[in-house]
Amino acid sequence: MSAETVIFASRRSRLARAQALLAERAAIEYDPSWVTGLLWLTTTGDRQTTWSLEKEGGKGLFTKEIEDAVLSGEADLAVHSAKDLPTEMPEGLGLAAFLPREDPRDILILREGVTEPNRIATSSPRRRAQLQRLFPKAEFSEIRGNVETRLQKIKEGEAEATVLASAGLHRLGIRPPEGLVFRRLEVSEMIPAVGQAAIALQTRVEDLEKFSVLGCEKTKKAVVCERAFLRALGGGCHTAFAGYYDGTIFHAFHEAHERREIQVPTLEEADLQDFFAEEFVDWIDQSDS
Ligand SMILES: NCc1[nH]cc(CCC(=O)O)c1CC(=O)O
Repeated sequence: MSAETVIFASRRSRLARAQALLAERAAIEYDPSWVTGLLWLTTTGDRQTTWSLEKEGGKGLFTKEIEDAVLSGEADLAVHSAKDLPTEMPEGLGLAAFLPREDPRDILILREGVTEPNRIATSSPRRRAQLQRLFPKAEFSEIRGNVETRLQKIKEGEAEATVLASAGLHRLGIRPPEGLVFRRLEVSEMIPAVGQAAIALQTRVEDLEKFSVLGCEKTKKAVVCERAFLRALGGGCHTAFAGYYDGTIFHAFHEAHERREIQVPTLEEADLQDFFAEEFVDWIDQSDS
């Protein structure tokens, strides 16, 4: 590890998690003094809290500023939520490692007393499409803002429920506030987003090897597999896609085709995309039309 490493993240909570995990490893394998700078900066996606991600959102909304800092040499290592990372990476950057994945499931946040929500606020097409199957009568509205703001909006009755990732709530140390109930959604009810709950460490290609040793292999295999699926299907954040590899079974969801569970025979990065393209050829054909 080089003597001077500057780390950037878009959220303090992610940075804190990365810092803690890296320090744990550093204690065993490295001299922790290698990190000379820990910074966080706000990305366009974090700032434009009133934008509809569906209408105005573009690829890399939560990652671009940080990627630029690494490319320019201002930072050496970027800490991203794997879920926010587009499958296409800017030239010169790569993913060196993933931190151990946290709980990948989503949490349904309900106003106290509500069991079958009829008005659900979520801006995620993936969540909306899957919730529609769980609650056929529900109507949907968009919601933006940071986690606290969203919880407050549900408390105030803007909707009866919303959904947030367990990992994000956990990193922020948020417990159910008074008046709200948290209900964990099992994978059988709500398939997580590609990369959900995993933190990706991104760096310049020439430094990939240097930082690769920091990562969790099991998480890397799962997320590489999920991203190959996303690439094969060509989906962005506007399509209701979900893909989650639990180490044995790949769980997939597509709005036009509902759910599918398959065994993944190979975890070789080079073969995965072909495998998914072949396996899901019907899905691709239909989503093209
Ligand atoms: N930009 C939204 C975003 N990106 C990553 C997470 C969740 C935490 C994670 O998957 O690491 C969230 C919030 C949410 O979906 O509830």
